[in-house]
Amino acid sequence: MQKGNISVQTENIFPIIKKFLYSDQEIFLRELVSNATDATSKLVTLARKGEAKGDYSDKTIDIMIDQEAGTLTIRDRGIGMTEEEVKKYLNQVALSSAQDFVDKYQDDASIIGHFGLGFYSAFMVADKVEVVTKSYQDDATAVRWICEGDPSYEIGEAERDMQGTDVILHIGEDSKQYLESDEIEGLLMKYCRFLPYPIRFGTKTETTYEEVEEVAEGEEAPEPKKIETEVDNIINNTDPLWKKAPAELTDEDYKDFYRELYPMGEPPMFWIHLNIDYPFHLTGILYFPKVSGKLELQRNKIQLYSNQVYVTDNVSDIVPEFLTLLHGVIDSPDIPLNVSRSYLQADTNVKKITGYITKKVAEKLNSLFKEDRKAYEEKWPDLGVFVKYGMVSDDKFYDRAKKFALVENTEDKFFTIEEYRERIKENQTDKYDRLVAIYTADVDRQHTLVEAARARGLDVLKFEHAIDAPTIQSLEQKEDKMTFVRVDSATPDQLVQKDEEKENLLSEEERETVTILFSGVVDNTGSVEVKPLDVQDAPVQIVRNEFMRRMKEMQMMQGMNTDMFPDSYQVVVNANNPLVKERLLDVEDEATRSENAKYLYQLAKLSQQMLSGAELKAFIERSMKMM
Ligand SMILES: Nc1ncnc2c1ncn2[C@@H]1O[C@H](COP(=O)(O)OP(=O)(O)OP(=O)(O)O)[C@@H](O)[C@H]1O
Repeated sequence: MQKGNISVQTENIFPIIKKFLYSDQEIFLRELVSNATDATSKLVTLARKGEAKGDYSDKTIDIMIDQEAGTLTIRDRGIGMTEEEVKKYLNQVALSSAQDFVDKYQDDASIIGHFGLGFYSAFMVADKVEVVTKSYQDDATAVRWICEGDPSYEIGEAERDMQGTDVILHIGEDSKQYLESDEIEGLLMKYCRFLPYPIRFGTKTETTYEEVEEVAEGEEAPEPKKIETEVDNIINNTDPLWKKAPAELTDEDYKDFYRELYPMGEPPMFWIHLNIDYPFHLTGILYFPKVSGKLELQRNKIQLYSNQVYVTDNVSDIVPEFLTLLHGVIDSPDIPLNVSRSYLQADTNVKKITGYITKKVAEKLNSLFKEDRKAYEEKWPDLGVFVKYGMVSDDKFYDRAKKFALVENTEDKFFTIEEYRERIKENQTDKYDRLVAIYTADVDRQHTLVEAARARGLDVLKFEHAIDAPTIQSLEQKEDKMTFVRVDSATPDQLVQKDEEKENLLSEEERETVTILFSGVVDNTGSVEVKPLDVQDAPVQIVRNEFMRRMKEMQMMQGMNTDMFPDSYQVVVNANNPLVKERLLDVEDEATRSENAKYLYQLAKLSQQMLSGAELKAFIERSMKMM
C-alpha cells in the first residue's frame, strides 16, 4: 500500500462535513447511489459507441449491509477507476467539490438537503471509507483506496473480477442506524425509487400458491400449497411513467402511477404530462387532485427529481406558488440545485421553467374547457380553487384563465366572466355605469336575501370558498367597471343603485317617530334608517356595508384584533310596509309599540340567523303567546 496526503489546506474539511451536515446526514446514500448510477451510465454510453467491449448486461447496483463488519457497501458495475483516476477523482475532484460546498454553504444549512456534496458526504456517517474499484479498460487492475476521514489516504492493489466500484462505508459510532435494513430500505425508497438501473437491496421472500388439481365432485379440495421463493429485492421502478412518451400511455397508466406515488390518495381529476427539450430539459407529470370540501390544502406533494434522483418535495422556488397545490413529479437536470435560494429565484432557467409550467397548466385547462364544457363544469368545485388561486397570485395566469374561469350562480348555472357580464348587463348596470355582480357567501344562510334579490330579477352568484374574497378583489381590479356586492350589503332595491326615487308613504314626522322607536330597541351596534322600499319587502332589514365588512374580514384574515371593528350593521325600516303603520304608528300603547318594534327587529335578525341564546328563547316564547 502507498500512503499519501490529500491536500494540506483541507485539514478541516472532515469535521466540518460531519458537523454541518448532521441534520441531513441521510443524503450520503443518495449521493453515493447517484455516483454509482453515473458510473453505470458512462459505461453504457461507451459500450454503445463501441469503446467498451464486454458483457455489461447486468447493471444492477447493490446496497449491502454487513452487521458484523459494521459496513454498508454500495456496489456498481459501472465504468470503474484506474489508480490514476482514483487519485485524480477521489483525492482531487471529489475533494475540491466538497471543499467548495463547505465554503459556500456552511452558513446556509437550510438548503443542504437539496443537493449533495458528492463522494465526501460518505464521511458524514463513516469513520473510514474504502473504495475497491476496477476500470472497464482491458488491462485494468483493481485498486483499493482507504481514507479514515483525515487528509491521509492509502492506495494499493486489490482483488476484483468485475469492472465497477465498491464503496465500503465503515459506519461510525454515531450513525449506527445506517446498519439497520429498515432504515436503509426507507432511504432507498425515498431517494432512489425511480433511478434508471435496478437497485438491489438483498432478497425478499415471495409467496405463491401451487395450482390445485381438480377434484371429483363431493371431495374436498386440498389446501393449496404455499411456495416461498427468495427473489432479488429490487427497490426501484427503473422506467417511471414521466420518462415515457405520452402517446403510449393510457389513463389507467397515469392513475396507476398516481397510486404508486400516493398510495393513500384519492384518484386525481386529471393530469398534465410535461415534456420539454429546449431551452431546458424538463419532464414530469402534474396531477390535479380532488380538493373540494377540504379546508386544509396539501402542499409539498410535488416531488422534484434530477435525472430520476429524488431531490426534494419543496418545489416552491420552481413551481409558481398556486401550483404547489398540485401533485406529481418534475424531473429536470437543468434546475441548478447546488446554488443558494436567492440565486435560484433569479436564475433565468428557473424563471423559464416556472413560466412554462404555468403556460402548460393554462393550456390544459383551456382544452378541457373547450372539449367538454359539461365535464369541466362538473369538475369546477375542485378546479376552481386552483384557477382562482392562480388568478389571484399570478397576473399572467389571470389573463390566460379569463377564458376558462367560471362563476356559478344560485341556479347552479356556470358562466365565463365574459358571458356573465353579458347576462347582467341589462339589469344590473347602476347609475354610475358599473356592472354590479351580486353574490352570496352562503346560499343556505342567506336564503331569504338571495330570494329577495332574485324576486327583483337580479342574478346572484355563489362565492362560498375562502379563496373567493381575494378572487373578487382581483376581478374588481382587472375587470372594467365591474363591482361585487354581497347580497346582505344593502336592501334588495339598493343592491344595484339606480336614480329612481320611491314614494314614501310616511310623513316626515312619522318617520321620525319610527326612528326613535327603533333606536330604543336595536342593539348598540346598529344604526337605524327609515326608507321607502317596496310594499312587499320585509318591514325591517339588516344590512352590512360591503366596504366595512371587507375591511373587517381582511383584518380577521391577518389575525388582527377585530374589537375595533365590531359586527356593525344598519337596520333599515321599510316605511312602505303596511305593518309599520298598523303595528307601530297606529298603536296607542307605548309598551306594545315598543314590543312590536322589537319583534319586527328580531324577525329581521332571525332571517339572518343572528338570534341566539336568551334572545332566541324570549322570541320563541313571545311567538307562542301570539298563537
Ligand atoms: N462509483 C463510482 N464509479 C466511478 N467513478 C466514481 C464513482 N464515484 C465517484 N466517482 C468519480 O469521482 C468523481 C467525484 O465524485 P463526486 O461525487 O464527489 O462528484 P461528482 O459526482 O462529480 O459531482 P456531484 O457533486 O454531483 O456528486 C466523479 O466525478 C467520478 O469521476
